[in-house]
Amino acid sequence: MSKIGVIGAGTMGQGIAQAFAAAGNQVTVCDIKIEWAQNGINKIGAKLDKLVSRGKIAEDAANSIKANLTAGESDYSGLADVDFVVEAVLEQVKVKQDLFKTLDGICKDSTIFCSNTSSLSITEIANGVKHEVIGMHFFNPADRMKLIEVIRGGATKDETVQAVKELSEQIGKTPVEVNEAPGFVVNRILVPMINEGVFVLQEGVASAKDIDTAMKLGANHPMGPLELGDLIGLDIVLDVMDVLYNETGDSKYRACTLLRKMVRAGKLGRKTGEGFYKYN
Ligand SMILES: NC(=O)c1ccc[n+]([C@@H]2O[C@H](COP(=O)([O-])OP(=O)(O)OC[C@H]3O[C@@H](n4cnc5c(N)ncnc54)[C@H](O)[C@@H]3O)[C@@H](O)[C@H]2O)c1
Repeated sequence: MSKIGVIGAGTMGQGIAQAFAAAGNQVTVCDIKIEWAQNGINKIGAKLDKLVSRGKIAEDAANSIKANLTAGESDYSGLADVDFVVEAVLEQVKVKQDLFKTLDGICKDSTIFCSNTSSLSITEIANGVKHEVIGMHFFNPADRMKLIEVIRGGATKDETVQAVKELSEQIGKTPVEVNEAPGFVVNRILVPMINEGVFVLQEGVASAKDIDTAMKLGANHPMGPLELGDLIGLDIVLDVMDVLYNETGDSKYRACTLLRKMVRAGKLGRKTGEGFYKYN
């Protein structure tokens, strides 16, 4: 079992903390304020209570997951002896770099710093950081999705890759090793497909519902591209397209204008109540 620090108690941080705690690791969760970290832990607890009441998980198991979660002070003083830190804070290079530089002065020398970034360069995040830095890219919902993309930065050592692959397996996930590249593997393939679905809609080829039905029944996808875009968040879909386009300069990654218009109109999908579909 390892001691883990999870920084950022939002959507991803909660799922990541839960995944580590469920596998018996001791997890300290930090955020900008300790109350926010505690709030994230409370949300994990509420989710577990719901699973217990539906008979999906035993009460003992839920209690031991809860017992493995602690809220840490926002000065990260509780992370001095953790083996791994996984950050899931704002998707900005400077924020992640500054965080890791602060942790350089707090964590023991052997601590491995992992970033859950969906699109940023690990090499750039690691620039000026003394500890080993690597990408550990979870998928949403992180407590349930099985894949972890383990991303090497320019200076990542082989033994660091190995340690993070073993950690991924210890929590019941399947790691795939990925070299640094825009969008890594999953987002490089998945997000342009969603963008293409939006082009098909914009060109009037078919209705949103028929595009989704076509891909579900014709390609055996569990969700159609437009409903999946609504679930991920259309702002995130647009961000990934822009990263792919800006990093490569390749026009095949240009974002569909309808996607950009919807984001500008605040129609971001499920989280705002409207995207390609309406939600209550
Ligand atoms: N949402 C997804 O589907 C998804 C999937 C994979 C990876 N990611 C990546 O995970 C990261 C977090 O995404 P999210 O969706 O959980 O975001 P979120 O907005 O739900 O949560 C971010 C959390 O980080 C905290 N935070 C921000 N700056 C901080 C700082 N300097 N120090 C400590 N805490 C700070 C915020 O208070 C918030 O609680 C991003 O890098 C994102 O690209 C997101």
